[in-house]
Amino acid sequence: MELSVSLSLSESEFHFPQLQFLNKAVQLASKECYHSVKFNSDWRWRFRARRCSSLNRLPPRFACIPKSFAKEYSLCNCQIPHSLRTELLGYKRCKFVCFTRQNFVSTEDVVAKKIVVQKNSPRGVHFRRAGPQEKVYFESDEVRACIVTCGGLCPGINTVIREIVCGLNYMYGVEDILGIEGGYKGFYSKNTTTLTPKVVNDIHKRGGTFLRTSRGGHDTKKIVDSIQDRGINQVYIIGGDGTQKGAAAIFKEVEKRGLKVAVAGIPKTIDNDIAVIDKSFGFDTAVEEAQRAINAAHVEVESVENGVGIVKLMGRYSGFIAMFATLASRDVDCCLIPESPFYLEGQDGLFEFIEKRLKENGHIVIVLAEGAGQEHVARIMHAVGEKDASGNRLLLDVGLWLSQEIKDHFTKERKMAINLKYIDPTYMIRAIPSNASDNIYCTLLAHSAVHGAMAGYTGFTVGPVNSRHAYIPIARVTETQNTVKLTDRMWARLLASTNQPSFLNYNKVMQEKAEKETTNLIDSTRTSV
Ligand SMILES: Nc1ncnc2c1ncn2[C@@H]1O[C@H](COP(=O)(O)OP(=O)(O)OP(=O)(O)O)[C@@H](O)[C@H]1O
Ligand SMILES: O=P(O)(O)OC[C@H]1O[C@](O)(CO)[C@@H](O)[C@@H]1O
Ligand SMILES: [Mg+2]
Repeated sequence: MELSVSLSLSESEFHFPQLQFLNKAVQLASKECYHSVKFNSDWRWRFRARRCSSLNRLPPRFACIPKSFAKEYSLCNCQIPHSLRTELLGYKRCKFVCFTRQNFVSTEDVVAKKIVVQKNSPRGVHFRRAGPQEKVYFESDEVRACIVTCGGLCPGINTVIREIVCGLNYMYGVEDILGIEGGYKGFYSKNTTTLTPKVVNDIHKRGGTFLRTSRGGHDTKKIVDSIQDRGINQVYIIGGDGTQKGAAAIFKEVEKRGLKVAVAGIPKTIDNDIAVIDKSFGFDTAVEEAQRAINAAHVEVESVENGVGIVKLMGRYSGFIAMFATLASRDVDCCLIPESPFYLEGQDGLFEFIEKRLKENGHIVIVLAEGAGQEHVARIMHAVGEKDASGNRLLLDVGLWLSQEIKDHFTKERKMAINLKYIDPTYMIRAIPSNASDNIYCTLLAHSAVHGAMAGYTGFTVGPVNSRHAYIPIARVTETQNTVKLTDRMWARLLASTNQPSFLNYNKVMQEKAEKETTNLIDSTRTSV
């Protein structure tokens, strides 16, 4: 006869002497004449006692199941976050950790999501602070880690890869690290590559991703099968919003199968559109590199008569690169982003502004985020809304469209000769290695991820929240997307810096335009009849 003991201790119960509970179970078993005691499979981590010799007599059929314990919590209800750490390897016993006791973050440390609060407002959401912890979950020789990079390129990916590999090896003595090639689909369609500090030593000097990347091909079951088959227990996933959604799905499946696998996301996107975190890596580099294109445009247009320079920058749904590049440059007269719809004709329209600047200065530079004005381009191109392999909407070239519209307007309607230069440096900005500040930032992200996984956290994304690195539940960063808020002070600063129109009459102007077009259409139909 077997006694089934289901352990469902809460975090606070961990503080009770664990053996007491075990003893009780064994006593009960003998009293009730059970032959053996069967514990549920995750007893080991629940008891944080994997190394406890007195437990050795228990049946060795267990699976350590990490659960999501990177859950955010509000200090208001004072919940202690769930913790998966079982191992009581003190920092002294972990000879690879190069930190002193003072460097460790306390498990009680939290980072506030919101730091500007009113006197009586609630304390809000807090995240666990990232960093090295005194107690680790994994032992060096039991770790089999893997790294994958997905989505578009971004400066700094190679630095993150390098620092995960070196961080795991130098700080924790982990030697078994695999590279998954070609994004998510690489899990099930390609062989892995072995990553060592030597192999990745120089990769941060190159743009792109050493592991290569792809869009589409996320098959959760196949990916987790591959994780399971290969015996991987730490998965580092570098990618943007889509990738993080994929990571959340992997984490869910890993949890469902009860695998002892830590899933760590490192947010990557040049667009800086990932929610919660202060900014994404590579963004600084992109803004800096954009200055070169803007400068080139400025030099070109100020050297000719009526020079109009258009620089297109990346930013599918959010205009952060365009906004920050404009604010940094001072040579930009007008910045157009997806969040702020613009119009060309009429009062306070773009044409009027261009003409004014040409009269005042003899030239104008316009910075355009690729996602801006898509509705205008779609209208004339009768676009069918094509998508890429990941399901992202494929953008129409707003830069070419705008260039043509400006040329037509000034030469045909205003009879004004203009000299237009269109510069599209989008991929050049994305394909370069990261600058000094991004390199440091990438290192911190990689180290935070390594510390988190080694400490036994899972289902988290790392990133700075109000300048402090934190472990954020993946779902938190995927539920919304970061966009430029037109009501934020940064956009107001930009308007103050460029003195461009704010296009606040957009709706009214577009409605009038539509009405006019309908009337013209009716008139032309009548005439032709
Ligand atoms: N909702 C989702 N669920 C699971 N996987 C997803 C989801 N969305 C995207 N993915 C997968 O994530 C990977 C990357 O997605 P995507 O191409 O959208 O790039 P991204 O990570 O958003 O990066 P970026 O937009 O910065 O280039 C792809 O392999 C895609 O299949
Ligand atoms: O041409 P690709 O590689 O699909 O990437 C283009 C997209 O990727 C991004 O850079 C995001 O990574 C967007 O700004 C851009 O629209
Ligand atoms: Mg994306």
